[in-house]
Amino acid sequence: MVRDAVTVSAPGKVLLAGGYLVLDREYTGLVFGLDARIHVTVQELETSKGVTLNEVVVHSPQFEDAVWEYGYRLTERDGGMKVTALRVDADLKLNRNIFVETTVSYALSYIASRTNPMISPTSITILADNDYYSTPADLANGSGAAPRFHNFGVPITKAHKTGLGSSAALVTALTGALLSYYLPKETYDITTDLGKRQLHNLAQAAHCAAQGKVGSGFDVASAIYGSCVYRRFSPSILSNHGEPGKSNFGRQLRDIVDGTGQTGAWDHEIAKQGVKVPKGLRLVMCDVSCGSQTPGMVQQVLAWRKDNPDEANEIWRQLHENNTALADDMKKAAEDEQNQTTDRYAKVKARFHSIRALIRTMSEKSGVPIEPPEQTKLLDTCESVPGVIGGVVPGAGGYDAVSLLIQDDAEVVAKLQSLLMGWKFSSSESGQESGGRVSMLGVREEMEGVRLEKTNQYQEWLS
Ligand SMILES: Nc1ncnc2c1ncn2[C@@H]1O[C@H](COP(=O)(O)OP(=O)(O)O)[C@@H](O)[C@H]1O
Ligand SMILES: C[C@@](O)(CCOP(=O)(O)OP(=O)(O)O)CC(=O)O
Repeated sequence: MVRDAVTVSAPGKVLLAGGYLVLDREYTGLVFGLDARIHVTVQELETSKGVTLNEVVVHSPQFEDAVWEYGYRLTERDGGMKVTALRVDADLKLNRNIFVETTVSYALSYIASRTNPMISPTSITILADNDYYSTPADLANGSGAAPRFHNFGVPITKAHKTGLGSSAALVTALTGALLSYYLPKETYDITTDLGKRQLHNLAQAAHCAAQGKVGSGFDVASAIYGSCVYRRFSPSILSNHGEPGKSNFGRQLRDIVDGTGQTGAWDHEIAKQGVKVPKGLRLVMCDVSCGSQTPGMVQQVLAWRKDNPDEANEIWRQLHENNTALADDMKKAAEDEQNQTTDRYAKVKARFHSIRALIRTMSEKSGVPIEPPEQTKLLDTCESVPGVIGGVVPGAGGYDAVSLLIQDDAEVVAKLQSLLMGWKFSSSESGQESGGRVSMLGVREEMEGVRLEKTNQYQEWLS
């Protein structure tokens, strides 16, 4: 049976408020989807006449050596679909793509547990919008012909990520595309609430397994639902299952995704109505080319909180109050369209300041550079540009990025760009030999999450 090709895309993310707090179900995170997407097309794999191998071939044509080939087989004792990397010889051993491999295995296991479809061989193409990786200067400043999907000319492990959450968007788009390709619409429909819930649960399971840890999942949630206020799921839902090939994995995964097992129903919360960006404003993301090690920072902050619960909980309480109020104040400003006075955004501005002050306290007390002095200097300077409402170090903070809420005005963007162009971190603060630089990405917030796309627009990049 020849199936129609399917393409699904999912957005990147920025956790504007709620870093660290969102790891705890007591608190929420304010997460924005971004208009940089990862697009995944699944289509029939053309095999030689008369030869049918159980094969999935995955291409990521923007990178060198980015072809991953897998064999798959349904395992005994309901172990789900075991996926094996093919042609991984001695030299190519390092060229595994754990996120792709795990997602293919999880998605095919779930598909096999839902119906008994013939899992025919497929060819999969991954395309990432250019802003996921630092691009050469001529692309970034708009000179030169910028192709829709830039060829980065390096292996994916050498590309400089800009921190928009490529793995979560990839896992979500790949899972959504596989489910939509193999399952009949009566069984799975990505456009419905149920379809999104199933995709969310399956993508969270695959992403955690590939990462080797259960994080808060805000990145996968926003890849599916777009901008929202997110309350995490209980980590126990994903802490006790086996892996593909182990007996009962098929049943366990189906129970997890459908919320029917011992761990029960999922308890994450997505509030989409809680998030609005006032008309005439936009978010911008600035990539700081130093980079921080998020896992190390998370461990240190959590260890400090454990050792100092009273002090930490008071900061958490105040931060949460301000994070929630930031979302409310942005929403109120968005709805107060009559108010064109200059103080329309006064409350939003004040919230950014309170949040930053609390993050700095958190940094000092925990000894973790969440908003380090160099980032304070950068944010303060950005905030002094007329038309900039406020800014923060997003997510886990550190030297990775800054996010700004600004007036959506070409003049404001140009002023910021020229300020950032000359910006240089001193090497002593950033820990880098040459000192880091900052660049403004072309992305902005996006309300919509995962979506089906028309495959013909990607034709020239498909294998
Ligand atoms: N365009 C892509 N093609 C293939 N794999 C990708 C792509 N983008 C991301 N990935 C996978 O996701 C991994 C990056 O994930 P991670 O280090 O968690 O970064 P991020 O913070 O961007 O999610 C890559 O090593 C690769 O396995
Ligand atoms: C600390 C956190 O709450 C937020 C981290 O957000 P980032 O956006 O910094 O994450 P990475 O994309 O992994 O670098 C951890 C979590 O919620 O899982």
